[in-house]
Amino acid sequence: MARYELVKRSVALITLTNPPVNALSSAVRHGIAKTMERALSDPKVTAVVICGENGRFCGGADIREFAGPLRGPPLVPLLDSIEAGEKPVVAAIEGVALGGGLELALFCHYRIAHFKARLGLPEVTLGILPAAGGTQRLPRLIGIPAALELITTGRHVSAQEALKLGIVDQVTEQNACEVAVEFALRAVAKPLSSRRLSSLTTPCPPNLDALLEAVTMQIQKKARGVMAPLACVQAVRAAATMPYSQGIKRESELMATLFNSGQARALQYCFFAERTAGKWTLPSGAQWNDIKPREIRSAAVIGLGTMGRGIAVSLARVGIPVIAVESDKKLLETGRQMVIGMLERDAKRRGVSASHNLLKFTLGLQDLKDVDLVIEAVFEDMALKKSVFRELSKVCRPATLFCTNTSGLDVDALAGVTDRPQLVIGMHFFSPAHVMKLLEVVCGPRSSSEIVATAMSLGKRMGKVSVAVGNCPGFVGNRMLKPYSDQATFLLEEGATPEQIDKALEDFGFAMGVFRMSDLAGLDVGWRVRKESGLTGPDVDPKNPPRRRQGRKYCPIPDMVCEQGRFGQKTGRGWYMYDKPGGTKAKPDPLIQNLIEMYRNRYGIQPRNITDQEIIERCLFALANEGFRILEDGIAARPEDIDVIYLFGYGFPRHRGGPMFYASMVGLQRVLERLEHYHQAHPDVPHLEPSPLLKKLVACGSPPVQKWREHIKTMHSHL
Ligand SMILES: C/C=C(\C)C(=O)SCCNC(=O)CCNC(=O)[C@H](O)C(C)(C)COP(=O)(O)OP(=O)(O)OC[C@H]1O[C@@H](n2cnc3c(N)ncnc32)[C@H](O)[C@@H]1OP(=O)(O)O
Repeated sequence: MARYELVKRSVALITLTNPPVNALSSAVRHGIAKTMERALSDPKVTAVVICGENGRFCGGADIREFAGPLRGPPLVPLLDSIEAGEKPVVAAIEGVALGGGLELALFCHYRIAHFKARLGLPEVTLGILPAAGGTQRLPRLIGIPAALELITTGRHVSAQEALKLGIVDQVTEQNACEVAVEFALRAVAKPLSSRRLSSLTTPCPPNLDALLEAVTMQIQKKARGVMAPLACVQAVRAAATMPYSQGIKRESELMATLFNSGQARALQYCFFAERTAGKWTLPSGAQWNDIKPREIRSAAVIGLGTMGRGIAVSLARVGIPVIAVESDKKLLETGRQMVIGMLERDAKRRGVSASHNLLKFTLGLQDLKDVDLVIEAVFEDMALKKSVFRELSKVCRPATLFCTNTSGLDVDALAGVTDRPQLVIGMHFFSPAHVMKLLEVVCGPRSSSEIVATAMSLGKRMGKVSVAVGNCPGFVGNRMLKPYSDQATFLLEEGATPEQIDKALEDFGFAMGVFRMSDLAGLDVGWRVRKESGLTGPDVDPKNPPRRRQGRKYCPIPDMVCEQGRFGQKTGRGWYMYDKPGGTKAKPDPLIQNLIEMYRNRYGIQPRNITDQEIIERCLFALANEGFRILEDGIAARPEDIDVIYLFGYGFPRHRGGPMFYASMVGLQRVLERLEHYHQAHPDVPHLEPSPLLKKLVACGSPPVQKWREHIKTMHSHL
């Protein structure tokens, strides 16, 4: 796990060998201890270089080991011996030096980085802090303000920025190990005392308290309820106010409070869930690592509305030539200007030049005859989409792949009107499509494994977190949203206000509560869907009892809001009022309060006091309950996939892990009991009836979320 070689007759070269990222597992820590001891005790050795195999220095502590008891040598005493030695030790950083990897380098006396390397202390993103001395050593090296920013955000820096900040001593375009060996030889005669960070005093700004206070407030505003960044601030304060040995103690006390917290478990779960989601499997046995995706050399986007524009930008900025199609000249020109503007702003932000030459704009579908892949992004209307696909079947070559950007329509019904149903798939982008990271890849029953592989790989190329899901109304994300938002509106009827419900959800950690989110998305979209499904509008049978539709409870308040022309932020009025159409600052609106009160009076509903606990339980347990149904229906393959969809597409707080992980943290038994309780009180709300899978998991002793799959594998899969 650490290889030892003698090079240039007097330099010990220690190579960490733990692919893929040379994480500091117990075996690697053993390896470092053994090889360092050998290097320090061998009189032939005058200097040491530490590097990582396969061009990657080190990705930090082995996160998988966090779940079990500590085995092998603890990191800090091991690293202390590197710094204390009398022989210069140089870190040769290629690829990444992250977390414990950078901390290892900070115990070395010198650091050489390859120009493509990235460095950082991302522990905060895992709900912990850099507890291998990072919070005490980085401030001593680069000062409090810069260290505070890196430690509290977990941001990675380039080698060039690391040089400017003073984290590394040299950046090279050559082989970093070879450069480090030469550097080490030159360092042999030089004194080491000033290179031992533990012996330095932290350079302290005069306004320390004000700075720490400002950063704390910023964190509290941006990451409400998240513990780790606040603990990082306290640890950095210790670096400024305590001697090194006491600071290290403080660092480790703070780490102890974080390490076993639910937040750390949730954030570490998210790290692995994100990676698990990319590893799709189909019922046929086809899976991510054995199906070759097609190479996409050209693409087309049909429809230059909000979604189409974002998709065109996402494709062009990763170098894919795009033909963009609109149905009339005016729309085409508006779309063209918007796409080019977006591309330019995006390129400016990333410091690269905009790729205009990759874009062509046309009115005619016949221009698409040779493209490798088409993404249809016209209005969410089945008849319109079908007519586009019929046309495409006539003009495109037989091998062209067809994708539909839909948020919930039947992908298989669209495939059915084409001449190539096996080459049709759904790509559900989230708005704005060039910003939002989530992509639901919707596999129809006839979608071939090749098109699944291609859509997943294209998503990755566009920088998306792609999740393969099955085909059902709303797929995963929007299907689960319904029970969640239904509960919110039922709570309105029963006595809550939109702002009370939103506040409870925002205190839980959502970026936006359900009503503020609906105002942002536009209330008319859901209204149209409800009209089309016969839930509201002129097609509703007048004999239908009020507040009941299709045999279950129905709350018409959202329809009443829309009937007043209140469609959310875009009209300046929705569940809240805004200062102008397009405004974003939501204020409670007395008209909405009146509307709800009149409604309650009309139906004789006595409002009651509703607690935040009830809001959270009803909204989130109903959400997770639908997640269990989705798993048993085979629409998502794993709970991790559902959680990733909610983290990246719906603003679910990452430190809660996602709806399924949250349910497991609350305890499946408790979730079951609460759902039973609420279902008893509302027997006409089927979404509150505990799903059979939830009951089964509880009966099996509530296994951890990673094991749920073993209990669902016999069921039918739509993937
Ligand atoms: C106290 C705490 C201390 C001292 C710490 O060090 S905590 C750990 C801090 N380090 C990190 O947070 C880095 C985490 N890793 C990454 O950010 C990325 O993996 C990477 C930038 C190092 C590489 O990215 P990429 O090339 O895209 O590869 P993947 O992310 O897909 O990773 C490849 C597989 O390696 C597994 N992995 C990565 N880092 C670790 C780690 N630190 N411990 C254990 N396993 C790690 C990752 O899960 C992938 O494995 P599979 O999921 O594919 O099996």
